Amino acid sequence: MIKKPLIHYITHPIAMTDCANAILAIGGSPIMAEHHAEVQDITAKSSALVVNLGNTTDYRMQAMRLSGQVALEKRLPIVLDLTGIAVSSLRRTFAHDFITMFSPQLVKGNVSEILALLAFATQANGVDTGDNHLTTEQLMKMRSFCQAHSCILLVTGEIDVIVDLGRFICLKNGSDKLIQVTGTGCLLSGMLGYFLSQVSDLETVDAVVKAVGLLTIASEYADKNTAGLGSFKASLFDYLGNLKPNQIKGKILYFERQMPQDIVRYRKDNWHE
Ligand SMILES: Nc1ncnc2c1ncn2[C@@H]1O[C@H](COP(=O)(O)OP(=O)(O)OP(=O)(O)O)[C@@H](O)[C@H]1O
Ligand SMILES: Cc1ncsc1CCO
Repeated sequence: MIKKPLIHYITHPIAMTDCANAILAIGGSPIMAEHHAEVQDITAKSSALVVNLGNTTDYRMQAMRLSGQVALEKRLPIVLDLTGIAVSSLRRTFAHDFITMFSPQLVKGNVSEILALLAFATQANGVDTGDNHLTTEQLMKMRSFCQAHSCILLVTGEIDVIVDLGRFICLKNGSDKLIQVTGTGCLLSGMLGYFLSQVSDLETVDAVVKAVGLLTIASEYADKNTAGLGSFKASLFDYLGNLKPNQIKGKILYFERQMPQDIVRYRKDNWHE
């Protein structure tokens, strides 16, 4: 385990400060560098690379390619956050190329973003999901994608789904205030980079469960203790920094199956919206 791992996160300005603060709160050291003359050196010194397609620019996409190459060579964990790809063919093309070239361990998006990656039609509303339910066919296609690219998919939403080569895991914690504050998904990606930097490849799924569990359980505590969105956000950071593993253990609402139809049923039975 690396003390204060350096997490190189190439991302957009909308949520950059929150992402850095979330990484700090959980014990990492964030760096958001994107200058082409320095990103390779910085990635080489880092313990994980996270790239996020929100509000993208040509400059930032090229920084991601330069860093992706170094991360691949150094076998660092890479997280790709698909922010906005459901409404942008530019981002979709970039995401596919990035996955082919640099083999990220983890590809993350909301339901609309993951469906768009797999060429399904979506009801996306900009960076927000417009889709909630998943079909057996869609889940099967996610599994095939993981097999083809040796990656894990994280589909966020009221019920998060982790897809790997042989199983599906649903995580049901969270607060609906998480979608009323912008950038909580982006902040989760930074946390995922931190948790992946702490484990070997074989433990990637456990690290994803821990990261999602920490954010969503922190959001439940914050929701209980606050009335509005401003104080919710402040409280969320308090809990991210202060929650101890034993306050999370036993609270994660976890459901694992191999068959996609079991996941479709579970999501239908447990969906609140
Ligand atoms: N309706 C909901 N109820 C409870 N938790 C939710 C809900 N929707 C999302 N979450 C949680 O919020 C976090 C962010 O997921 P979301 O799907 O909003 O990401 P996103 O669309 O990428 O976010 P952003 O664009 O704000 O970065 C996840 O941890 C997820 O578990
Ligand atoms: C990138 C971006 N664009 C609008 S809001 C936002 C941050 C959450 O995705």
